[in-house]
Formats: sequence, C-alpha cells, structure tokens
Amino acid sequence: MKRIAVLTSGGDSPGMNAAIRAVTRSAIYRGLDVIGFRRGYEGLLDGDGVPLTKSSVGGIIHRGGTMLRTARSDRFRRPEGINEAISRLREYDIDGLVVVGGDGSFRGAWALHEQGFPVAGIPGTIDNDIAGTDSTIGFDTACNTALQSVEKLRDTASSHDRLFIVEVMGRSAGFLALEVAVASGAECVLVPEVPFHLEHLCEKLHYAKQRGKTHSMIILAEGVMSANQLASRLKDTGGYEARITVLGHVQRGGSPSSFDAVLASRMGASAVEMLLEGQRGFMVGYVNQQLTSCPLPTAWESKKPLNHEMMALVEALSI
Ligand SMILES: Nc1ncnc2c1ncn2[C@@H]1O[C@H](COP(=O)(O)OP(=O)(O)O)[C@@H](O)[C@H]1O
Ligand SMILES: O=P(O)(O)OC[C@H]1O[C@](O)(COP(=O)(O)O)[C@@H](O)[C@@H]1O
Ligand SMILES: [Mg+2]
Repeated sequence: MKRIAVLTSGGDSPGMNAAIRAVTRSAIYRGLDVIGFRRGYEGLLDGDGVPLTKSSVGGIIHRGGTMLRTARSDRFRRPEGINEAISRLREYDIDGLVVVGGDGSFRGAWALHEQGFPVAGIPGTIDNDIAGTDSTIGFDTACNTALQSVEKLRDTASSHDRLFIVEVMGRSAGFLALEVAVASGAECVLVPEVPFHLEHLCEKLHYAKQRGKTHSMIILAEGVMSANQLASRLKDTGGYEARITVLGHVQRGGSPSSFDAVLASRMGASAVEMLLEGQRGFMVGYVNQQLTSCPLPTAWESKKPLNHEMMALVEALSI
C-alpha cells in the first residue's frame, strides 16, 4: 500500500477532524501518501481530492465540524455511482479508503469493498447507533452539549414551576436522549426504541405532581415525535402546559470532548495499521475500553440495544 484516501460522510460529528488528523499523520509516519476527498462520496465522484500533509492537518484536533466537509450523496447510491467512485479512486492511485461516518456511509463503503476495493470504516456520528462499538466519535461531546442546555432549562423550569419538553436528535436511536436524561436527572425520557403511551406519560406527570414535584423535564428523541406534537397531545389529553426547546444542530457542533478527541485519534491510527496488516471491509470499534475491528455489516445488521438498566434508572431516580 502506497497511498490511502480519507473522507467524512453523513452528519458531521465533533472529533471528525481529530480522526482525519490521526489517519493522515499515522499514514505519513508509516511512509504512505494521503489524499482527502472533500464532501464525502459526492466529492469523491467529482474527483475533489486534495493531498493531506503533516501540516495541513495541524491545528484541527480541537475543532468541531470536518475540514474535509461532508455530504449526503444520492448519486453514489446507484450502481453506476459505485463504479464511478472506484474509477476516481484508481485515477488518484489510491490503494485504500478510510470512511469516517455513520451506518449509511458504511453501507456505501461496503459496496466499494464488494467491488474489491480496500476500505476501512471509523464510526463518527452523534447518534451512537452503530453496533460493534460502545461509542461513536462525537457522541460524548453531543451528550455534554445537550446536557449543558438541559441544566440551564432546569433553572428556569424550577423557578417558574414549569413542565419542559427538550427535543434532542435521534431519528431512530435514543442513545443521546437516554444519556442526557440520566445525566440531567430528567423525570421522563421518550426514545424511538420503546413504544410511546400518552396515558402512561400523563400518569407519571400526575404522580410526580402529587408527590410534590413543582417542575418536570421530559427528554424527547426527535424520532418519537416533535416536541410541538407532544406538547399539544399533553395539553389535549392531560391539560398540561409545557414549554418546549428543540436543541437541533447545536448538538452537532463544538470542540470534541477529551474522550472524543482521544477516541478519534486512536481509531484513526488503528484504521491505518489494520489496513496495512491486510484487513479489508472492516470497521474500527471500541469495546470494553479496547480497540477492536469487525466486518462493516456488523454496524447495521444487528440493532445496537439501548441499555434497559439506564431506562429503568430514569424512573427510579426521579421519584
Ligand atoms: N445502502 C447504501 N448504499 C450505498 N451508499 C449508501 C447507502 N446508504 C447510504 N449511503 C451513502 O452514505 C451517505 C451517508 O449516509 P447517511 O445515512 O446520510 O449518513 P450516516 O453515514 O451518518 O448514517 C449517503 O448520502 C449515501 O451516499
Ligand atoms: O443534518 P440533517 O440532514 O438535518 O440530519 C439530522 C440528523 O443527523 C443526525 O444529527 C446524525 O445522523 P447521521 O450521523 O446518521 O447522519 C441525526 O441525529 C439527525 O436526525
Ligand atoms: Mg446514520
């Protein structure tokens, strides 16, 4: 292997820059050239590659977003897109590609692998919805960003004796919502993995009030329904007046936490080492505090389970 490429794809996440830096510097350290493709698979199809050097990835480890930018690419999904991408990689003399992204990006990387192209995946998404790794790059930072906001909202909720609904990201995964709910001491958490029952939620709020609670926080993952919808259903069914806050894309920005910067650095370096060892079509994972690798389809073939003990904890600790 003489030259590898790296790209970031799907939703950005804090720590992606640290991963780009680690891939680049460890590859150069091992005598390889590195090309960065801008705007994910879209940029790969456009041939938008730039040489990455030791200095061009300097000063980025602490920066949120991704210096290579990212995109979602419909063109790439088509069979001709995959073949075109491989032609582009060959034009650039690339021997291996490192994809930093989520489950969708890994499906794309697997399609390249199935056409015989060497690929490695590094899990980068705030959703943490990737099986085969305990944590994805950006999840810890997003939890801390959301937590800061929930703590501020708790101040005003308690001062005014109010009910708040805080909508966090997660179209089909409740990892972020659950982590933030436990860390903030929220009264309720609603996640896509657990069926939602309005009556049950109203009962909970009712009993909380009876026990003397003057304010409550509901952490809602966006995949369940919007905060607006939940607020109007709570009003119609239980007569509850809720204030709502939608945290939105603020959760995707900011400097990576030390956990994410270290995770990204370790995963980036491992991806290069594993490619050099001859591994193909794999994802780097972090399981029980060890770096691991698994076949890319592990990421989406099995659904990563939510921690049910943590779900129960939200109930038990908000009495
Ligand atoms: N089944 C698939 N086959 C090929 N490419 C895919 C597939 N699913 C997703 N992709 C590519 O990966 C990109 C990023 O996927 P997306 O699901 O948006 O983000 P993430 O990787 O963060 O989950 C998509 O825009 C598309 O180009
Ligand atoms: O930035 P967009 O296109 O609005 O996407 C929002 C989605 O991206 C995420 O932030 C991250 O998801 P992916 O990592 O799968 O792209 C989700 O939590 C959220 O639902
Ligand atoms: Mg995804």
